[in-house]
Amino acid sequence: MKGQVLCEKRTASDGSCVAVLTMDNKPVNALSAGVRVGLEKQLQELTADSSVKAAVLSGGPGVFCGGADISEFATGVEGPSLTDIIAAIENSEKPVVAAIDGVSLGGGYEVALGCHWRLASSRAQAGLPEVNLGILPGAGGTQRLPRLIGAEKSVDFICRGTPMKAQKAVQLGLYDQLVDGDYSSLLQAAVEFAAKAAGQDLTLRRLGRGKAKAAELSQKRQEYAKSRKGELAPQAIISCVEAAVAQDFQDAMKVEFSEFCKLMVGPQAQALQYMFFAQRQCQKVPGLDKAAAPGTCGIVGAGLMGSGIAMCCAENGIKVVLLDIDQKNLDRGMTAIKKNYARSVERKSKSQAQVDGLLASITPSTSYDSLGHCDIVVEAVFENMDLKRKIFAELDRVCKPGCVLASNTSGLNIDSIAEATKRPQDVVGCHFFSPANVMPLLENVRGPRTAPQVMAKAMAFGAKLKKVTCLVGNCPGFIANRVMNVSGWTHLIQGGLLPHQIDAAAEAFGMRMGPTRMMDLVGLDLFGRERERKGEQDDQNEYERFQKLLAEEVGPGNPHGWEIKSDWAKDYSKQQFKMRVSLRSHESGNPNKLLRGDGKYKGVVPEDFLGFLLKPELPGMKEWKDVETLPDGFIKYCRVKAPCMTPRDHCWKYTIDRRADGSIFVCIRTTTHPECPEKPGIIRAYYYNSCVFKMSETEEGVMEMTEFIFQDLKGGLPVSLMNAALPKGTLEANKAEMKTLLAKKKGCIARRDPLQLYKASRFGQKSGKGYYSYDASRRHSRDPEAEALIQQVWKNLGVQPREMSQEEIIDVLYLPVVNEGFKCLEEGMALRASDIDVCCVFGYNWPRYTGGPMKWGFSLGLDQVLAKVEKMGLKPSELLKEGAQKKWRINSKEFNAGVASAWNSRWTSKL
Ligand SMILES: C/C=C/C(=O)SCCNC(=O)CCNC(=O)[C@H](O)C(C)(C)COP(=O)(O)OP(=O)(O)OC[C@H]1O[C@@H](n2cnc3c(N)ncnc32)[C@H](O)[C@@H]1OP(=O)(O)O
Repeated sequence: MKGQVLCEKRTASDGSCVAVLTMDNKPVNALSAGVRVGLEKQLQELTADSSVKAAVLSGGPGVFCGGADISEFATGVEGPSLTDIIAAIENSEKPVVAAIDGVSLGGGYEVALGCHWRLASSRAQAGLPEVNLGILPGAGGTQRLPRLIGAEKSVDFICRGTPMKAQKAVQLGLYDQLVDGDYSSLLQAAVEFAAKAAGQDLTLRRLGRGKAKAAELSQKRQEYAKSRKGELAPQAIISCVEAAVAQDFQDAMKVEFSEFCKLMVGPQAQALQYMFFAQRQCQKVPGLDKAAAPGTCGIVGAGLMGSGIAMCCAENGIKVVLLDIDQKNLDRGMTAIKKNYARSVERKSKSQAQVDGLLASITPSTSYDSLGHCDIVVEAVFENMDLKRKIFAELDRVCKPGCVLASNTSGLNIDSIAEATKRPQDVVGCHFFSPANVMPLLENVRGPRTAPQVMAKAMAFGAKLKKVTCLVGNCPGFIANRVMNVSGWTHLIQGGLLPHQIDAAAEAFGMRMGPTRMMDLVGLDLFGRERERKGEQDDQNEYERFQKLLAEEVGPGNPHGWEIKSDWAKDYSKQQFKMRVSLRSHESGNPNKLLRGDGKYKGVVPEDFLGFLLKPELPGMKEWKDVETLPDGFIKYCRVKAPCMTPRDHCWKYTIDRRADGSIFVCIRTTTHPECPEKPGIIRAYYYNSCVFKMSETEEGVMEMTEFIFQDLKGGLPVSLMNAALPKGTLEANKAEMKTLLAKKKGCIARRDPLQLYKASRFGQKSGKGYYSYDASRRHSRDPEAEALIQQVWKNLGVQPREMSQEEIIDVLYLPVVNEGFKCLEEGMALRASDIDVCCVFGYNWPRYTGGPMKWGFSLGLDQVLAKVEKMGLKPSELLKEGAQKKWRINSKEFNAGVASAWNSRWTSKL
């Protein structure tokens, strides 16, 4: 049995004997069975031993008691009940004085409420945080407190669940007296106090009697229904406090017991208790040694992020050098910090002296050389790889050996950044969430070459900053952004739902803000500009990639090489394009000799092409194999027999990349089987085509082909596109059906709706209008103009407005997130399912009482999740499939072993 209670007899100055009972259960003296048994036994001895006049109850130096043992909740609580023990303390004829040094929380503070007096050191804290675990103070806390400080104040104290420091706690009446000095002074004072109290009538010191003073709490119900939306515990707490006002202690205790039991077995309590341990576990990384936290941090970039990180460091005792090579930016950053702190002084959350100290610990600088003594440097400039690489090259030059070089990128490849230095092992990602001084999450990103001791230092950095720190792998978006980005809100908006319908469902689910309100807050201009920028960058990358491919395969060194020249013309008014491909052989010795006639293609765009990609049942195509679809139902990969211009079997492979600007690139590789069944031995050419289409959407919502790169390599004919393969008229016949199909699917690809709003200068809250319009106090309301823009998109897509149930909307929004979480696990990008939950809860305000997306997914049942994910046309994660088949639970050994092994195979081998 964990824990015990020690007893030591002390003699007070008046000569009387006082028993000092000390709860002993490291690290927080949780009230495990051993402690409860010990308390019960010591109380019996106290009654029996006539030489002892009084008792002091303590938890030793530094911590009084962290409350009931939460780990017992899942396995079932055995041994004497806490309620009975507290009653025994309260009913003792000999005075019991609590001597509180450090925290007295939950059951720990309830024990103190059972004592006749509560003495506290200045380090003490009182709290009833059970609400954060989805339960209530069920050992008489909801009853004794209202009888001590009144019903209204009790509701606030218990429903907020925030611990209160000693001085304030004394003012509120939570503690009777503050004792200056350390633990031994406190203990000495408590012993003297108890000795003096011996023999007094204790009736009035017993809180477990009578009723609490009358109070009206209906207002409080509304208040907490709003501030702790969706949570069951606050309302149950108010019911208990109402009972404290209306009923005698014993009857009201029955109400408390009943409410406690209802909450305890419910899903919210289970999820919140899971979260309690998940939050602590994510900071532990097997195989990493403990490291000292940095004492000095350099920050490169004095923008919003950089100044936020600087404040966060300063407030946690880390000295800062804030660097920006642009003096104006630096001044702006320092001004922002000063303004922020001035507001803290106004709000009295910090004193002027504290603020002066914090500002003194931040040194502004414009010179890289000032970073030479830093233990860690966090680069926090905007997301531009070239710029980041330049900065890291500079850091490599100026930073001392062993300095951790961290990038606050929110998604760029840490490895590419590390390559800019001669010490890639020292490079790590420290992904803060904005605003960095407020948001509790830090994702520490491990690059493929980051050394374990550097990771350990980054983890210690997070702990020192009091961030919930999670180690994650190096993949686009890392964990929180990666999984949340696949949420299907754009699918909904382009599928006939208005923003307020989507947000209402998300907020009822527990999200603090629905996705479109969130977009308005973040700023649609950021999103739009990024799209434009990324679109250009992607074009360039794609162009270079295919130029390279061409050069490798078609270049003069290649004996089968063809030089390809293609040009094309488009006439969108007729929805037609023409293409001409010329192949010139280097083999012939005359590069200008046209080896084959120009291939010509005249096709209808885009429905026929996209229709093919959408619709495996298209006539003429047969034996679809290995079909892999994109989330929106487009084919990502397939093999298909196509009765093309020759009777050969063609094996067509498609790779479709969806790009940030909303366009898609389609790469087709066609091989003709050498073992052609129809004409064995005659045509043995093995040819290979690759076509790259850049599809984008016109203003009118029509997909248009804006670029076409054609390759016909290693012989063979210019490929004929699919409509050449179809019986005449087939496409026409299919067009209507395809249009409907496209209307359904196309919006998913284009994701253009935010762009529409951006183009209409609706940037979100900052411009007073986005998906909603905003008043001067930033309150949102539906906006006919925004809705008209969205309705125009529906019209273009042929979509009708629709109604969906809350459950259906939530499925589309968040089941993709669960699926992506499983993908992170199978790729070894997250160490545990619960780490993903922690990232979403602390990085995205995912409702804590669902336990995060993974816990939520498991609670729905993985078979259900899988079925719905497949129905949505998403490619399910292999791990999810396995889990659904084997009926894993979140704590299944096999599941956790699989996840650990995926992590180890990715990381251990590279240590
Ligand atoms: C009817 C009555 C119901 C109740 O009483 S429910 C319980 C109510 N109490 C609470 O909710 C308090 C929860 N605990 C805390 O808030 C914090 O903890 C403390 C403020 C007490 C200490 O904080 P810090 O010093 O930062 O340490 P740490 O990392 O949070 O905890 C150290 C280790 O102690 C375990 N732990 C803490 N409280 C409890 C508890 N109440 N029951 C069981 N374990 C507990 C943690 O998990 C962790 O363990 P590891 O080192 O293995 O990660």
